[in-house]
Amino acid sequence: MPDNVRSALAKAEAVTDALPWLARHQGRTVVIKLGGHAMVNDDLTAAFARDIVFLRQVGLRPVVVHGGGPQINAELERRGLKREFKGGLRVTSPESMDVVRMVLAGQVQRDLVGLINRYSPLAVGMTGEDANTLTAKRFVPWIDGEPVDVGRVGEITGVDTGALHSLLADGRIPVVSPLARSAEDGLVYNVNADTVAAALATALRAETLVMMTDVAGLCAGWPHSQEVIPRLTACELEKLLPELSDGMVPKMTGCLDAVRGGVGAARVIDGRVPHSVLLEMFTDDGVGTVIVPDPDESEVMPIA
Ligand SMILES: Nc1ncnc2c1ncn2[C@@H]1O[C@H](COP(=O)(O)OP(=O)(O)O)[C@@H](O)[C@H]1O
Ligand SMILES: CC(=O)N[C@@H](CCC(=O)OP(=O)(O)O)C(=O)O
Repeated sequence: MPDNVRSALAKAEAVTDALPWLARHQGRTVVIKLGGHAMVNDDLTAAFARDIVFLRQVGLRPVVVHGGGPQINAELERRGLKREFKGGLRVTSPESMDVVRMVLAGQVQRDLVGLINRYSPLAVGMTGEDANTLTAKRFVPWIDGEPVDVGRVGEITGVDTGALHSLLADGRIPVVSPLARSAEDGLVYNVNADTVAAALATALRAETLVMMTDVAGLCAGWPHSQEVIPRLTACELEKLLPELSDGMVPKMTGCLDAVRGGVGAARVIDGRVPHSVLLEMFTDDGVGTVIVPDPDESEVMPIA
């Protein structure tokens, strides 16, 4: 068989194989978090933008939450400002908050909206501040049994999905920056993007939360081992949480909160693999780690 025919057949097969998945996901909301590390390669980010348009065009309702940790680090460095993380969260001074807001809302979000709109003019950028989509208060995490001051880092206190629902009903793709204003002190807070994605997925009753990052999934025995854990129930993840470090803390806490809050599944996938989001949604060969709700006890209880 000539190569061009073989290649055309493979494409036709891929499309028909996706049919049951397309039917299953019709009209469903999926919240996709694109980590800043997964955005450092322009070709990959462009492929992501195309995939998101594809999801929308085949009938899903994608909502994108973006990160920007490395991009914020670069700008802080350019300005000679310190960068520090505690428990996976950026210690955010009022000075660095200005940089965080400028980079997230003025740079990373704008670039992503522009890329998606190159394929189809559907993306609308917003931050959690818009229409009070997210409200927050100062977050004081407990690390090693002690409260730790991480500055202007926010904990989400409320989600108003009105603006997101309007955009989704209009066929748009919301692209959300992880910032939120406090109703108490009126200040804008830096919220971890994983936390925002989980809160939006829960409030929107999403079918799936997808966290795209720069590792193949949640690994057992990190950093010595890179062995990906393919599947965890919420209970299993809860037991693992105290052993996790760095960026995996907010990511996996978000996954746990989302599935406990009614989201069908949370997936951590490798954003460095082109089209990984399509592989995850439309094939059996999903790679990475999936977190599923605990089995309903009534389903596993023996009948008396
Ligand atoms: N158990 C683990 N499995 C995989 N990665 C881990 C683990 N613990 C910590 N990490 C670190 O978490 C990082 C991903 O989190 P983060 O840097 O916040 O990425 P993102 O920008 O995608 O949110 C990985 O690059 C890795 O260095
Ligand atoms: C409080 C906190 O840590 N906020 C993050 C917000 C951006 C983010 O979460 O970006 P990634 O997804 O690329 O890590 C930060 O300042 O880096």
